[in-house]
Amino acid sequence: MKTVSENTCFGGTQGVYTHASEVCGVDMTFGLFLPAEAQDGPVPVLWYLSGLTCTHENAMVKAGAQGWAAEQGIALVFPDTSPRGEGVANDDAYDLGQGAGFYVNATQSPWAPHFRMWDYIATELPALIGETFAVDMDRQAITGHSMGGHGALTLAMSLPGRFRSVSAFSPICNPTNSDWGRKQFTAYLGADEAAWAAHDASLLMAERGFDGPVLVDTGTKDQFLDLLRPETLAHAMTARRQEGTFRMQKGYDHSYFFISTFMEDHVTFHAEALYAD
Ligand SMILES: N[C@@H](CCC(=O)N[C@@H](CS)C(=O)NCC(=O)O)C(=O)O
Repeated sequence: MKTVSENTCFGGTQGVYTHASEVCGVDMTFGLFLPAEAQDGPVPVLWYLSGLTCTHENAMVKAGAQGWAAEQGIALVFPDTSPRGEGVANDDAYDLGQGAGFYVNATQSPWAPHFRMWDYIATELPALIGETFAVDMDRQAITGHSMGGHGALTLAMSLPGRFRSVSAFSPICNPTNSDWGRKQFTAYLGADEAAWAAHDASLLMAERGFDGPVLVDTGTKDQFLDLLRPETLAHAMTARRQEGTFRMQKGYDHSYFFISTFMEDHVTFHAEALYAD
């Protein structure tokens, strides 16, 4: 692992690191915020999965999460959204290929060799972070935005016991019925829609739900509402009587101005779960 940068931030350290990813077959970059408390021992950790076109950097510099995480003594991980670089497949569209990994393991050509973001986030990166930094891997929570909200929700519901709480900002809620989903799942997973269901938050919510609290915020003026389909997740949560809060926030759009406005709520929500018992 190589340190790209480390900056003091809210009394802790905002780092950026690269490492050779075996899973993705390329070097991957991630951001990690460690609060001051990490100098004395392992701290709980909140994962933040980003959306389309993002690198590890967008949320790290625009979400305003570090101050709230420092108040709560919580670490933040900002992974990249896909493998990158020469020799890695790509597409001219912003919503496929590099910057658009959709948190799945691709099985189809030309994506399969490198696009393994599910295994990267579920297995490889947590192992690396757990063995390298003062982070308590028994106290993990996860959040994300848009494509990253989809990733956070699907990972949380598919890995019972891993995360104590899950939240999302303007998540893609029903990708199997959206152009933010159908196109990418066809490319990465193939035409057989049976393979897609494991990556649809609304279907997973209907089938199994989440064993812990859920918080979802979406703006009423989000320019991508028809692609996000928030109503499908709200319906699935209600139908199974899932513990959680689903909010449509008046006037907000899809941007980081929206995310940073509600970041305090989300970090506080996760802190409650991470420090319970
Ligand atoms: N580029 C796309 C939109 C992509 C987009 O809104 N990406 C969101 C996540 S889905 C984002 O976080 N963009 C980066 C940023 O705002 O920093 C378009 O213009 O339609």
